[in-house]
Amino acid sequence: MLDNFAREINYLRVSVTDRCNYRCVYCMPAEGVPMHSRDEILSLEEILKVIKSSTKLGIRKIRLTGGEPLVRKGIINLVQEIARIPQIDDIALTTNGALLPAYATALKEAGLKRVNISLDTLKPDRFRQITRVGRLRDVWAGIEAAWEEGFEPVKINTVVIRGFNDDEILDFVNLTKKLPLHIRFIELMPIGVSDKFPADKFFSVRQIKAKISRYENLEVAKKLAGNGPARYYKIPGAMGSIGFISALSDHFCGQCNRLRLTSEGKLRPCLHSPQEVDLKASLRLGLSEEELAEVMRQAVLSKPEGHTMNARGWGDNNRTMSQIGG
Ligand SMILES: Nc1nc2c(ncn2[C@@H]2O[C@H](COP(=O)(O)OP(=O)(O)OP(=O)(O)O)[C@@H](O)[C@H]2O)c(=O)[nH]1
Ligand SMILES: C[S@@+](CC[C@H](N)C(=O)[O-])C[C@H]1O[C@@H](n2cnc3c(N)ncnc32)[C@H](O)[C@@H]1O
Ligand code: SF4
Ligand code: SF4
Repeated sequence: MLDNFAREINYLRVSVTDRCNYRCVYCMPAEGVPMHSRDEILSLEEILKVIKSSTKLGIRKIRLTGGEPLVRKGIINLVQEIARIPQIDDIALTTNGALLPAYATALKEAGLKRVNISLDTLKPDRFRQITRVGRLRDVWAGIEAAWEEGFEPVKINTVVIRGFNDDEILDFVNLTKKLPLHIRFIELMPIGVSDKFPADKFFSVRQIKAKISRYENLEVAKKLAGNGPARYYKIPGAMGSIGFISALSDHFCGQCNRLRLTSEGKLRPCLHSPQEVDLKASLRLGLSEEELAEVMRQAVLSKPEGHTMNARGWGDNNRTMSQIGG
């Protein structure tokens, strides 16, 4: 359906859990975030009912995220059930990759189409620093598992933070020459813990491009499967491509196509706006799919025109990215 700004809303991002096996420094505090109890988060059946209802509004693409979606029990079953919904034509996962070696085959068999894997550094020590607990080799094994299962394209999400990994931009770019990897450089957003970061940690897409173009020519690449916010380029002759997600410096709110469902059942029309609609309450009152769709329709009509992160930071939000489903 169209929202009030004539944007076609067809993409639902579902946070299946607020839990995570990592503690990335820009996403979560060291001690993690207080976890919701089992009853507070939506059951898999409830998530499925919301997704089925959303197809009545025109949702065609589902992305499972979190927290870390692969730590949610029953995730394979959920993928299988979503893949059976005829109106859904794209089902994808955003993951830190560590559990992909264990789950890639089952995910493929269940009907998952694509995976986006987060990786901010190619250095093992740094990887431990940024994730606080992770091992780089586990994520590489996850990337290899995704290739082996034939997931295509395999996209990498790399948040660039000044003084932390901006010296690795060219190393990431070089990876795309010989590997079918699609590296997306993401601007750090002032969300949750990163709202408290000093302003000079921000590294803009313009600065990333300037760094790359000192050494490489970039040509516009054809659009990859998926309809997220990245704009893609490539080095002539390279196997992979390079995408840029300029969430702050050149935001893409004018083309926004998405809604979010948090793990505890709040429908969030915009990543940045604290406004949420309590679908869990509606679900537990026993609303039908049609009635739920009507509640969701009203939420779409209340979707803001765009974010105001530059001016307001994270404002009065009290959530971390892991809770919203980044
Ligand atoms: N500002 C803003 N940033 C977003 C939004 N959705 C995703 N992002 C950013 O884009 C990054 C990549 O998102 P992914 O989960 O990989 O999904 P995607 O890029 O939509 O996926 P594709 O379907 O593969 O294009 C996230 O980590 C966020 O940093 C959004 O609605 N608003
Ligand atoms: C919140 S994670 C959830 C899925 C999974 N755990 C993962 O790391 O891919 C989704 C994405 O959000 C990104 N992210 C988290 N905090 C962010 C921030 N403050 N600014 C920009 N991207 C952020 C992460 O790098 C990751 O690519
Ligand atoms: S970015 Fe993903 S892996 Fe890292 S702490 Fe957040 S949810 Fe976990
Ligand atoms: S910040 Fe809000 S309006 Fe902008 S792209 Fe993200 S969800 Fe859409």
